[in-house]
Amino acid sequence: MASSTKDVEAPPTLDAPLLGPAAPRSRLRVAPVSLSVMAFLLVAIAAAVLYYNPGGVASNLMRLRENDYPWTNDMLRWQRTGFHFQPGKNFQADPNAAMFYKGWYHFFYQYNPTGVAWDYTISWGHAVSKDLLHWNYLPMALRPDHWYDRKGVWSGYSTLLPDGRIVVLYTGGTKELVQVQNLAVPVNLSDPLLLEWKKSHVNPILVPPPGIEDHDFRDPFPVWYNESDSRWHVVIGSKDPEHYGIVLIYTTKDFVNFTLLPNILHSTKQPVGMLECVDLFPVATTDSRANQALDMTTMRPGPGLKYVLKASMDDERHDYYALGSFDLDSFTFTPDDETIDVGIGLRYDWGKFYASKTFYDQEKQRRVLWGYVGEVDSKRDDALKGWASLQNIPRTILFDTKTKSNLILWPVEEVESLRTINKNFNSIPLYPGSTYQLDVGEATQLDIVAEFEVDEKAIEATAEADVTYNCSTSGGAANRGVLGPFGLLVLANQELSEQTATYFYVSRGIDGNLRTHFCQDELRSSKAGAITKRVVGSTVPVLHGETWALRILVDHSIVESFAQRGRAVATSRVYPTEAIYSSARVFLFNNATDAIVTAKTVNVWHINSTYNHVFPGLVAP
Ligand SMILES: OC[C@H]1O[C@@](CO)(OC[C@@]2(O[C@H]3O[C@H](CO)[C@@H](O)[C@H](O)[C@H]3O)O[C@H](CO)[C@@H](O)[C@@H]2O)[C@@H](O)[C@@H]1O
Repeated sequence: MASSTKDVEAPPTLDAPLLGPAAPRSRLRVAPVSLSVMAFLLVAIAAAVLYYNPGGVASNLMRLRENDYPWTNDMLRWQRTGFHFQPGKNFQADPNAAMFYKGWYHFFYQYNPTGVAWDYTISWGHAVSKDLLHWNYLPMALRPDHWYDRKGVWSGYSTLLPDGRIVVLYTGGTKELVQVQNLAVPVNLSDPLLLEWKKSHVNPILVPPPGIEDHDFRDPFPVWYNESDSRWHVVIGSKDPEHYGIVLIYTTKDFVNFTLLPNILHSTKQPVGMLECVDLFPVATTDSRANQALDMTTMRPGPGLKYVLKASMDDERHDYYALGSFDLDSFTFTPDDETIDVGIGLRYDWGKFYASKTFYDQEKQRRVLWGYVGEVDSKRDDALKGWASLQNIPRTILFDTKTKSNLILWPVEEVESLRTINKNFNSIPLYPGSTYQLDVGEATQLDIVAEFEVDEKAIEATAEADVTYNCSTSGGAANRGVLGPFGLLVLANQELSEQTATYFYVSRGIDGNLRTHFCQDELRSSKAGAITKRVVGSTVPVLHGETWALRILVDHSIVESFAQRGRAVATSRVYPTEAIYSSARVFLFNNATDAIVTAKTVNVWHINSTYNHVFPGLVAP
C-alpha cells in the first residue's frame, strides 16, 4: 500500500474522468434547435411512443409534458427484470403470504389484474416455485367478490396449522371502506398447488373494535400458538387517537370466534401513525443457534433469543424494525432501546422497500423476508410499460451476533445458482478522484461482491472529518470528503453521465471514532425527468479489522445493495436511458480527496434469467 496520499498520482491505466457535478434533473438530450423543430420532434416522438406502447394501455393520445421522456419500446422493455419476481403485467404490491407446502414455495401478493396502479380491484395473486427464484404464475387466489371485500382483498397472512390445515386471514375493504378481517381456506389440501380457495360463510370474522377508526384496522397476522390451551394469538396493526402506532391482539381457537385482549402488543414511543403489515418473530442471539431461523408460532421466549417487531409506517412508507424482548404472559413486546423503537430507528432497507413480511421456511429452517419495491417513475411511464412494482430477491434474516445491534439481511443462497460467467479482480489501487472500469461485458444482470481497504496512514492522519455527514442530505457520490466516497458505479454509461453509485463514506467524529456511511446515489441514475431520484443510506457498523464490503445485485431497473455482509441494505429503482443493454458498464471509484482505497477483491458474476411463466396448462391473469 502506498505510504502517502499526497505525492501519488493516478497511473495512466486508470480511467480519467472524475465524478463531476450532479447532472441536471431532467433534460431531453437535444442540441439547441428552433422551437418549431423541437415541437415537430416532440409530436413525432409521442406518436412513436404510442405506436410502440408495449402495455397497450394508452389508447388516448397522450401529450408529452415538459418532463416526459420519449421512451422507446426497447428502452421500456429493458426495464423488465431478469431474475426478480414480477407478474406478466399490471400492478403488484405487498407480499401477502409465503409458505412451503408439498414441495412448492407458494407466494401470494397484492395484485391488480386490471391496471398499473392500486385500485379497488386489488386481489391476491399467486405463484409457486421450487427455489424461490423460478416462478410459475397461477390463477389468482382471492378476488374482491363479496360485500365484505368489495373494495379489495387487502393484505394478510397464511398459516400452516399444527394439524396440517391452512388458514388465510386477510383484510377486506367493504363497500363503505370499513376495514374488516376475513377468513379463507384452500378447497383441497391434497392439491400441492392450492389452486382453489373458499371464503368463510361467517365473514367478516372481525370488525373494528370500539375506539378504533374504520380505516385503521388491517393486515392480520396469526403470530403465536399456545399448545396448552390450543389458542392462536392474532395481531392487527392500528393507531390510537394521539397518532401512536398500536398493535391489537386477538385470541382464537377456530379462526371464527375471536376475543380481543385488553392489553396491546406494543404502542410506539413516538406518534408515528398507522402500523401496516406488522410482523413479529424471534432471532437467536448466540452463534450456536444463529443459523437456525426460529418459528415464531412454536418458539417460547427464553435465553438465547431476541424478538423483532417490524411495522410498515403508513405515514412515511418505510419498514422499520426494533429488537427487543417478548413476554408471553402479558403478550407484550418491549424494545431494548426506546430511542430506536419501531418507526424511529432501524430499517430493513434504506431505499425503496415496503410492506414486507417474513415467513418461516421449515424446509430449510430459515426465516425469509420479502418486500415490494415500487416505482419512482410517473404513472404515465408505468402505463407505457404495462406493469408496476417488483418484489425484492428474498432475503434471509439473522441476528448479527458480532455487533449485537442489528439484523443481517442477505439474498437467499439460491441466487448463487443463477451465477454464470465470473470475472475476478484483485488489489486494484484507486487513487483519489479516480474511476476504474471493470471489463465484464454487458452489465445489466449482475451479482457483485467487493471488498475495499482504506489507506491506514490516511485514516490516522485524519483528526476530524465530516462529523455531520448524512447520505440523504449530502450531494451524493460527487460530494468529496477526506475518506470517501468510494465504491461502485453500476448501470453507468461510458461517459459516466448516467450512473447509480453505491459507496462508503468514512467520517471521523469529535470522539475520535470512525463512522462509516453506506449510501446509494440515484441522482444521476437516469437522464429522464419525472423520476424521483434521491441519495439513500445510513451508517453501518464496520468492526475493527474488517474490510469495507459491498454486495450488489443489479437487475435492469432494480439495484439491491448490501453493506458489511447484510448489516445495512439499500434498494433503488432506476431507469437509465443510455446505460442499457450492451452500453451498461460497471466502474470502481474513489472520490475521496486524501485517501488511496484498494479494491482488495471484486467478483462479478453474470446472473441468468429465471424466465418466469404461467404454470403449464393453467391460465394466469
Ligand atoms: O393493498 C392494501 C394493502 O396495502 C397496504 C400496505 O401497502 O396499504 C396500502 C394502502 O393504500 C395505499 O397503498 C397503495 C400501494 O400499496 C397506494 O397505491 C394507494 O394509493 C394507497 O392508498 O391501502 C389502503 C387503502 O387505500 C390504505 O389505507 C393504505 O395506505 C396494507 O396495509 C393494505 O392491506
